[in-house]
Amino acid sequence: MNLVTNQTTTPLKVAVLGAAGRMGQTVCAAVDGAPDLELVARVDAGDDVAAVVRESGADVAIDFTVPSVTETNVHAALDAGAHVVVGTTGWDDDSRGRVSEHLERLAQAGTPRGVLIAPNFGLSAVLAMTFAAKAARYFESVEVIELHHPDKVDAPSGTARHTAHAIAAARAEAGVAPSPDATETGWEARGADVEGVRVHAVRLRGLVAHEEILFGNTGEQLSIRQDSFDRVSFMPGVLLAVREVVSRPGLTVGLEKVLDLS
Ligand SMILES: NC(=O)C1=CN([C@@H]2O[C@H](COP(=O)(O)OP(=O)(O)OC[C@H]3O[C@@H](n4cnc5c(N)ncnc54)[C@H](OP(=O)(O)O)[C@@H]3O)[C@@H](O)[C@H]2O)C=CC1
Ligand SMILES: O=C(O)C1=N[C@H](C(=O)O)C[C@H](O)C1
Repeated sequence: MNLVTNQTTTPLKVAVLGAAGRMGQTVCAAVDGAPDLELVARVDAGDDVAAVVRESGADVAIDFTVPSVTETNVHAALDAGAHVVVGTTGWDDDSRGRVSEHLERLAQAGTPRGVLIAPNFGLSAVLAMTFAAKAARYFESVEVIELHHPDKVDAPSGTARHTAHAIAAARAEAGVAPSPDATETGWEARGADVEGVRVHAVRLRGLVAHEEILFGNTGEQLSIRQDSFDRVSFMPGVLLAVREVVSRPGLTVGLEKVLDLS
């Protein structure tokens, strides 16, 4: 029998850190437009993150700030009782490890919380990374090109690092040799070395966020390309992460985990 009830769910309360930024403004609008979410705080540079998050009663804090402050913000939001969704770049094994330890302490204290860090919330980017990881073992050569707006402060992009990491792991597991490269001079023109994968960063007015992964064998090539033309492309992933993180204690890295792609 199909039982229909009048039960209504309480909206999740959300605080946005970096609210005045390019992503922050788009995220605030997306949260505002979601019937199951309530925007309770906009946090900007100079604000006391822990105090604002605590006083707002936020269930989830979303961080789109800058690499130099994002880890501090996550610890502050956790101390204020919130789960956290992070889109900001700049994370490494050490900073992720410290967040995992913080989450472990909260779990042991009986107040488990979740943190979900994703270098890219765009579906096209998540799928491109997934397909690239699958293809990685079958090609002799691989290079990554990321292309972004010129106001971006970090290079290579977090997405490109995540992509290169997944490709490198897949190639290592399959025992694939390093990409052939006879370069003797002019190494500065060959891009960054991310775990053995060459990554090239383009900065161009008019771009938003784009990535191309190039694979080569003798006589054939595979190009995987994704384009975010507008920051609204990240919003379904951000909202999905907000709804998921409250029931995912501990640290989750990558939206592919939530989408069951990995
Ligand atoms: N995961 C994903 O899908 C995506 C990730 N990103 C990443 O998100 C981050 C933000 O990008 P974007 O919005 O373009 O950058 P912006 O520079 O436009 O926004 C960052 C905002 O954070 C503010 N800020 C700085 N310090 C603090 C602080 N301590 N507390 C709160 N706010 C602070 C800045 O304020 P002020 O300017 O006054 O310093 C600014 O308003 C980047 O790391 C980017 O790579 C971007 C797009 C998608
Ligand atoms: O700064 C940006 O714009 C973006 N940053 C993220 C990254 O560094 O990968 C995600 C997306 O590429 C947009």
